[in-house]
Amino acid sequence: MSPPPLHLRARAKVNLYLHVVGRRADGYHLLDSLVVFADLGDELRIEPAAGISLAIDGPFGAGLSASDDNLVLRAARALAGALETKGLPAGGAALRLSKHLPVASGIGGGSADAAATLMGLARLWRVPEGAVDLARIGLALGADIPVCLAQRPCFMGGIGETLDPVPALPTASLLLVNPGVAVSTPAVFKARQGAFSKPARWQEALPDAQALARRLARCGNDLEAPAIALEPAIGEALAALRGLPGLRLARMSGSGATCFGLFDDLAAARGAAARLQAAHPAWWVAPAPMLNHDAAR
Ligand SMILES: C[C@@](CO)(OP(=O)(O)O)[C@H](O)COP(=O)(O)OP(=O)(O)OC[C@H]1O[C@@H](n2ccc(N)nc2=O)[C@H](O)[C@@H]1O
Ligand SMILES: Nc1ncnc2c1ncn2[C@@H]1O[C@H](COP(=O)(O)OP(=O)(O)O)[C@@H](O)[C@H]1O
Repeated sequence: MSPPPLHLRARAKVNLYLHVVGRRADGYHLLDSLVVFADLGDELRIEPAAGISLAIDGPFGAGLSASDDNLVLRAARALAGALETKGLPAGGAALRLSKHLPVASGIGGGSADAAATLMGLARLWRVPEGAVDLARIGLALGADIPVCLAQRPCFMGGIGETLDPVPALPTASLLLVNPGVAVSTPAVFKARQGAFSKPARWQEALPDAQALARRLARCGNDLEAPAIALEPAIGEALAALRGLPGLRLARMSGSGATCFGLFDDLAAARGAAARLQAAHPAWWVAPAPMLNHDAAR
């Protein structure tokens, strides 16, 4: 009898701050970022099958094709290839991605999908613990994939491969807002101007959302200004967030265009979401708890 399908959630990644601290010889940028996950995301269903296949549905599914460049298929094939070189068996899998996160939007939906694929297939194919390095396979596909494999708050360094623990974070909620525009990550990095920033990580535990917001106000997202210059709608989303009751902090995530508001709790984020959605019916507006712990557990 074949095993039951696996269901994995590929959660949205949020860069609470993002400093660009240098650039490597190959053009990739060195980052210092606090990454957390929102408790919402894409859904991935994996079933045993003879070959590897992908089907896509969900509210943002139409914006994505199930072709060879899809990160789900690239991750599946990269894992199969890594197993093959070690003489380990890789099976097939029928993958179904329900796309709930806007594509190319600074919340790492594609990276989270790839990470979920690697974790799910390692389980389905019974890959022995430690036989392959999933983070290394992931990093070759995208700088955000190692942190999406970790699924816990991390101070992220290097180009995304260095993950350090974060002192206790408070209970808080996020309101994610995308004004319906996509910006290209390489174009935003290219548009960044000026000196590199210093790392901004801290060592103290933060008791509540207000303390977190105060701490975050001392850093920023170095990609926000270049992204707004490329796509002014991001500035409109930030201005709209800043007018909402209960907001502690508003900022862009990653290379945009998704922005987030930080709130004390889910009720406050939901109340703000209702007002924002009424004022901007075409925007993607999604309230969710901020996971301040390891989501993989
Ligand atoms: C900016 C961040 C912050 O978390 O988030 P997103 O905006 O993608 O969500 C990530 O570093 C993005 O990670 P990811 O989207 O996986 O990037 P990749 O596919 O590896 O790289 C896309 C392109 O972005 C630029 N890039 C990416 C990462 C990095 N540290 N330096 C870079 O300069 C490079 O031009 C690269 O060719
Ligand atoms: N399964 C996938 N989901 C989202 N994007 C994908 C996927 N596969 C490939 N991509 C491509 O990867 C790029 C990055 O997408 P995504 O991770 O959603 O955004 P970001 O890196 O801005 O957070 C997009 O250009 C998109 O076309």
